[in-house]
Amino acid sequence: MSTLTQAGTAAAARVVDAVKVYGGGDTEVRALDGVSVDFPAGRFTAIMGPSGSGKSTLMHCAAGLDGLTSGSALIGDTDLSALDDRRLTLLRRERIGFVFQAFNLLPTLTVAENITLPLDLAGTAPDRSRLDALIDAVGLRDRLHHRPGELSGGQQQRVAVARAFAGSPDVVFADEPTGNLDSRSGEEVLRLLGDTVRRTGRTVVMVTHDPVAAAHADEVVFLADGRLVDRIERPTPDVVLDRMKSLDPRDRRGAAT
Ligand SMILES: Nc1ncnc2c1ncn2[C@@H]1O[C@H](COP(=O)(O)OP(=O)(O)OP(=O)(O)O)[C@@H](O)[C@H]1O
Repeated sequence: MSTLTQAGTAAAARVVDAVKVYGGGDTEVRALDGVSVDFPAGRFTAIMGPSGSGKSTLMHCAAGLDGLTSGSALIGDTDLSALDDRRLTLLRRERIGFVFQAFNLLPTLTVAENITLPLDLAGTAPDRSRLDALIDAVGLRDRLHHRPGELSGGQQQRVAVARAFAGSPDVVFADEPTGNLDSRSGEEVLRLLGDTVRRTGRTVVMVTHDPVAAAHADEVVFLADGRLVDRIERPTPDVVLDRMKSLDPRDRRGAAT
């Protein structure tokens, strides 16, 4: 059982009694083993835990990229399991933004075209002033007509962040967004995510291995063996690192000998 919820705050996304089983028989893996967790609206939440604890699985299921074996995943009040493939695709397009470790920009499109891609796909006219503010926030005004291949990794990830927020999604899911960046570029991307949440009231959920990255969030939720084991508000790198050490099986073995 792992039910830790944030009383009194609306959830932008949540999973309830989430179970995800991969494979069967001898090779069965319970990647999520009864997780209930909410991601409060207007906040930046990090998901941490040892390797294999279920972080990516939780994020993919919460974002409707993968289905749960049992339990439910909701965006706002919409239960994703009630949607057919077409509606799920539309919901992901209109209400969710994604930032991936590998940037996933389209190489043939310019920076400007990559940023407005979600709006173009949805057939929505961009709100020029909001888009302008976003371009200024990510510091890419002088690169708008470049292709991704002409940008540094940090710049490409800032384009990906702008793209993720361009359609005013209910929630942006970021999967190891600093995993391919040096620490300075990573810091810029994390500050950008945090500032965007605080400035615009948007919601970000980020999977990370890095306690310094997690400390940019308002709150960190911890998984271990497919279960939710803790959540810490106003995290610092040291507090997150200590909690991670207590969860990592290698550290637990070390402490026992
Ligand atoms: N497609 C899959 N098929 C079978 N098992 C899977 C699959 N995806 C994940 N798993 C297993 O589910 C468990 C949780 O994996 P998951 O990738 O969610 O963990 P994680 O915490 O994100 O790990 P890491 O930090 O190493 O990326 C692991 O034991 C993993 O091997």
